[in-house]
Amino acid sequence: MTATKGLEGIVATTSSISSIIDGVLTYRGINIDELAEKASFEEVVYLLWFGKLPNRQELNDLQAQLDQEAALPAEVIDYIKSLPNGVHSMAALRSIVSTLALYDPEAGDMDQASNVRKAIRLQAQLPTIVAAFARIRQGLEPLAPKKGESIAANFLYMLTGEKPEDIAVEAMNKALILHADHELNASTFAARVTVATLSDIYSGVVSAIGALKGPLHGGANEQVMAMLEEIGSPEKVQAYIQDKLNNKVKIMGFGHRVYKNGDPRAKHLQAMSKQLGQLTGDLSWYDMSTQIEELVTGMKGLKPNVDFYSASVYTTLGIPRDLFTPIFAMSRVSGWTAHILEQYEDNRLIRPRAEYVGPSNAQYIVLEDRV
Ligand SMILES: CC(=O)SCCNC(=O)CCNC(=O)[C@H](O)C(C)(C)COP(=O)(O)OP(=O)(O)OC[C@H]1O[C@@H](n2cnc3c(N)ncnc32)[C@H](O)[C@@H]1OP(=O)(O)O
Ligand SMILES: O=C([O-])CC(=O)C(=O)O
Repeated sequence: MTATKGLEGIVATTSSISSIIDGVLTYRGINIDELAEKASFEEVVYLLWFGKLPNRQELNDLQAQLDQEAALPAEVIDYIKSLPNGVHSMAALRSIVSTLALYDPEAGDMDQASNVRKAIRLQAQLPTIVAAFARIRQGLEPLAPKKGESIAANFLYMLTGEKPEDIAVEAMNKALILHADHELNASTFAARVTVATLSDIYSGVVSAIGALKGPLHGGANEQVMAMLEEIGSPEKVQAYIQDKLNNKVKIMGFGHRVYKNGDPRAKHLQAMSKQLGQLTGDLSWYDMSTQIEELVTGMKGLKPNVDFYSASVYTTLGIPRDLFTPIFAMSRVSGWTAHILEQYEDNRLIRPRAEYVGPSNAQYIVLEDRV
């Protein structure tokens, strides 16, 4: 038995949800470029869960179900209000989703129909949770979700209390589509490992949130913004990046386990970052980002991943940086739940082996004789 560090290149399951082949990302076989330009996030959610694009009636039905489920139980709002000040946003999200399960009478049911209902509930409620968390920590009352609004528009409304501009809704919709699923990424794998023990869907999503939180995965988007803020202005980019790379410090938002010639989602986020910067008259984050890209690609051959330009997009939309990873979760929950449903359909416990490299034939020494 020989271990492969980080399971690189190991094929751990079959899946018909998303594919990355020769650098092209598809959801259920449809190129992400096309979905990003033409679809609503709700259509993509339906596609991931049910394997086909919805017709008008199916989309209306999904919208009605999401509307029905988007509000949070009063006990969960009280729980959010009880969180300590300054708590990490992803730690909060992990705990809130875990708490949510306690108020879902179907939480432990394992039949397919109830799991689909819970997937809808989770998808509908995560944006409400993120917005409620953001408002409550500012001393504001959370806002109830509006019926008939898209997830993108409703989230921005619940966050700010104002009707968002069309361009902001368009950017959020596209960002949600681009983050929705990504084959067997770390958080999706964590979700599948958890539910493969026949644990429940909430446990799978809580595991996934824990995995997404880390800076090598979803947590990188917040770190990208922290870096941009630390650099501060375009003329400081070169010295900062050279120093980091010379000292072997990773530049967040670059590199990818699967894409070696670039992440196909980055160009969409880059274009949005530029467009939003032009509209607001502040291209500084965009300009710094393009400079960083030029340097990191030039010096290391590394390309930006999905997390890199999403940071300047969200900042230009006025979103605080510690909400970037929770927003990622709001989108990726569609993929997590699609994978959980797929795992249940043809389940087998996921239990790999470890190559043992510890001592052998070690002796037990009684406590009194130990040094
Ligand atoms: C949604 C997502 O999860 S996308 C990924 C988000 N994460 C990030 O942006 C964090 C920064 N990037 C990284 O840490 C990595 O590129 C990962 C985690 C994404 C992929 O990791 P792996 O496939 O394990 O590659 P690994 O970390 O082994 O890197 C290979 C080499 O490239 C270097 N490298 C990889 N990414 C970077 C980076 N962002 N900056 C500088 N060097 C890097 C490593 O230091 C390593 O160099 P070495 O061989 O000289 O030691
Ligand atoms: O696939 C991965 O390793 C990371 C990820 O989630 C993504 O890029 O969206």
